[in-house]
Amino acid sequence: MLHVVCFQMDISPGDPEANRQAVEAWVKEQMTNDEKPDILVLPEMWTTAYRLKDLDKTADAPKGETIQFLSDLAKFYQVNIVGGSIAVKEAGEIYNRALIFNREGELVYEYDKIHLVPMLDEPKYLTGGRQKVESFTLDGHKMGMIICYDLRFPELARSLAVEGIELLFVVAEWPEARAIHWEVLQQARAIENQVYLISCNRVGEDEGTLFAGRSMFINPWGEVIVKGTKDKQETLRAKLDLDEVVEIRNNVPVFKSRVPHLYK
Ligand SMILES: O=C(O)CCC(=O)C(=O)O
Repeated sequence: MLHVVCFQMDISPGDPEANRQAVEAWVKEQMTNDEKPDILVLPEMWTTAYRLKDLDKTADAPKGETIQFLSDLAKFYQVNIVGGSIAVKEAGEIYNRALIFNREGELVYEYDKIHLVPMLDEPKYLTGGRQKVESFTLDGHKMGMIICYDLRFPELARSLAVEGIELLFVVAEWPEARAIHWEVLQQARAIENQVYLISCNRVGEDEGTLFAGRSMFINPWGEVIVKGTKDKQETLRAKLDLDEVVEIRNNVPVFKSRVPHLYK
């Protein structure tokens, strides 16, 4: 069983220090529980939120404070951290970068959001990722990670599923205005790829945008096993039986039935 916990967070806009303090307190609370989680998950752009005009000042350096902070927490509590994403400024460009740390505090994977969201003006302020997505391994299990708008591109999640991931993380600041897409697309990605899908969205409002919450844990059959509220900061948790992935892939063998050389 893999015990996964997500922080559906109300982010303090443009205030990385306040957000780091909130995350530190939350991590401490989780790790002093009797049942210690295996993986902690944070949302998208959790240090700054979408204060894009300020990112020149608030973005982290590539080996900056937030990266050290997450690595130290992972090592101190010996826990894997799917560190959501943060703004990172590198060679004059700003990226929306996801960060994954193992129990030793090592950065095992980083991913720059490929699809920048026009509805939130991301392409004006950020540079899209240029590296191919890859899977990563935590506690011996293959996993993948996408960021928010990436959810709309099924081929991205599929490429990770073809690599053999058992679990897909989706970190987000998905707005309430398109909440129906958020919910349905997550279930679709879980069903079509036969993976556990763990999403971590923010709640709250910033500069007129209301965010949707409804972070979800979805099993590889497509059932929502845990669902956050639409408007409250809260912690979501579940113990996942990864044998279910194998069982469902045996019962409905879509990966064996694929004929990719006939698709465009
Ligand atoms: O695709 C959407 O509707 C929302 C995407 C988004 O908010 C994001 O990528 O940050």
